[in-house]
Order: sequence, then C-alpha cells, then structure tokens
Amino acid sequence: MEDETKNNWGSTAWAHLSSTRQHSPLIQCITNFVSMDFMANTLLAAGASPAMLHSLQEIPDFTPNINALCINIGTLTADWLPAMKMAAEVAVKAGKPWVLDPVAAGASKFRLEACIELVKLKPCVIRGNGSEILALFRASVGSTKGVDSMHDSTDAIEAAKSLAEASGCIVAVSGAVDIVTDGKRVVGARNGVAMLQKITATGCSVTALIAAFVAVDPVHAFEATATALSIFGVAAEMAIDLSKGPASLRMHLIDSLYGLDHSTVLKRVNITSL
Ligand SMILES: Nc1ncnc2c1ncn2[C@@H]1O[C@H](COP(=O)(O)OP(=O)(O)O)[C@@H](O)[C@H]1O
Ligand SMILES: Cc1ncsc1CCOP(=O)(O)O
Ligand SMILES: [Mg+2]
Repeated sequence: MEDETKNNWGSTAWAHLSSTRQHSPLIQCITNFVSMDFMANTLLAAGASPAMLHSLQEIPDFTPNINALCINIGTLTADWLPAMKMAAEVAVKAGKPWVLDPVAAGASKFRLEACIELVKLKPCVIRGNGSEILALFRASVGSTKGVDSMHDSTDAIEAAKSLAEASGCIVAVSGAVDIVTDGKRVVGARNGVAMLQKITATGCSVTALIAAFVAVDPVHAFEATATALSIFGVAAEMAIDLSKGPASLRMHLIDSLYGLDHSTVLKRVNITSL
C-alpha cells in the first residue's frame, strides 16, 4: 500500500513538472530583493515563465493575464504593500490562484499585520517555515530568528491545520519534512537536503515553484503544493553529490531541476500521509 501511494505521488509529481514544462505558466512574483534572481531562475529551470513585476501602475493591465501570482513579504516596506494587495485582489477577480510566503511573519507587528491582511485576500496556498506558520496561527510577534525558523516543521502541524481550516487555504510548512495540509488531510514530503538552509531564498523559490504547479493544476492545489516541495527536494538530492558547498549546490540545484527525468522522479519522490 505504501509503495502504491509512493508511486501515485511520483506520477503526480511527474505530471505537474511535465505540465509546467509544456505550458510554461506565467508567474508574477512580487518578492523580496534577496530572492528575485534565484526565484526567477528556479521558475525558468522548471519550465515556467517568471515576471518580477510589482508596480501598482502595471497591475491592472498585467495581472489579469498571468497564470498565478506569488507574493513574498521578505523585504516589506509600507510602499510595497498596496501593490501586493491590489495584485492579490486582481488575481482573485480574474480567477488566478495566488500563493503567499509570509517571510519572518513573527519578526515585527508591521509584518504580522501585513500577513494577516493578505491572508484575508484569499491566497490559494500559504508556505512558510515552522516559526512563520506558528506566528501567523497565533497572530503574535516573537519566536523567530529573523527569516530563519526556530522550530521544526512538525512543531507546527496543528497550527497549520487550524490556519488552513480558518483561512480556507492550503498551508505548507517547510523543513526536514515538508508538511502540507488543507485542514483535514496532512501529508509529509521527505525530500531535500539540510544544506538548502545555507542558501538564501530557497524557501522563497520553492514557494514560487508551488505557484507554478498550482497554475498548471489549480483544482488540485493540495497535491500541487506537495509535489512542488518534493520536486525541489529531489533536485537538491541530485545536486548535493556534485556540490562542494552552498554556492555550488545553488548552481547544481538549478541544473538538476532543469534536467530531472521521469525515472528519477518516480524513484525519489517521497510523500506520505501523516
Ligand atoms: N533539514 C532539512 N533537510 C532537508 N531539507 C530541508 C531541511 N530544512 C529545509 N529544507 C528544505 O529547504 C527548503 C527551504 O525550506 P526552509 O529553510 O524551511 O524555508 P525558509 O528558507 O523560508 O526558512 C525547502 O525545500 C525545505 O524542504
Ligand atoms: C535574508 C533575507 N532577508 C530578508 S528576505 C531574505 C530572504 C529569505 O529567504 P528564505 O525565506 O527563502 O530563506
Ligand atoms: Mg522563507
């Protein structure tokens, strides 16, 4: 049974990656300055088409034509927030899914309140690390080390389920095990390598990959979220053997994602029910 489940997830992951390569969904990213380059390259390597457009003036023309939107508050300032909100509203109105990365949600009142306002604008998926999801669930500042997590993803399972129930979003918590829940179902993706934490913007980039997979399979956002996390992890597993440290892992990760083949995906995708 477990093998069967694993194989099904492998096929689903391959379907999402293949579909991304075939359809090249246009992903608008309103993201932090740190992540822009790596996020765009991750999306390109997966076959998607990234566009880092964040001007308030362009959103009414541009956002209705995208396939999905990724909003990341990593280097948030007050002047960026109206564009994020407008883009989320325009995307929802146009029937396009959007994904929220609540970077360092618990680091300040300003960030936390921005996240809470954004969650009200109906993201399809929220992906954060353990501390971010706990901060959002508790609606409280603290218990985070800036953008890095002070918690294991498994510490936030119940918080993720409650947040998913309350918001109607899929909630993903990244870490050694990536947790994905819709409030009822919970799966864990056990792919990836610990050194991913030593490369900035890997979390941001996997959130953008989730947006790409949700764009090609919007009615299965739960599955698309789990497979995106797993595929990113599998690419890292392939890359680590070729790497000498974080800088070369970063390079090989992009190459591995670009070159991932069917048999590797079927063999390595490791998603199970929790
Ligand atoms: N200990 C770990 N082992 C394997 N993969 C990990 C580990 N920690 C994080 N990852 C992976 O690194 C990526 C970024 O996750 P994470 O570091 O939790 O996000 P963030 O950068 O937003 O804090 C994800 O793909 C996640 O699966
Ligand atoms: C270092 C840093 N500072 C503000 S945003 C950012 C990038 C965070 O990226 P990630 O959440 O993927 O680690
Ligand atoms: Mg992050």
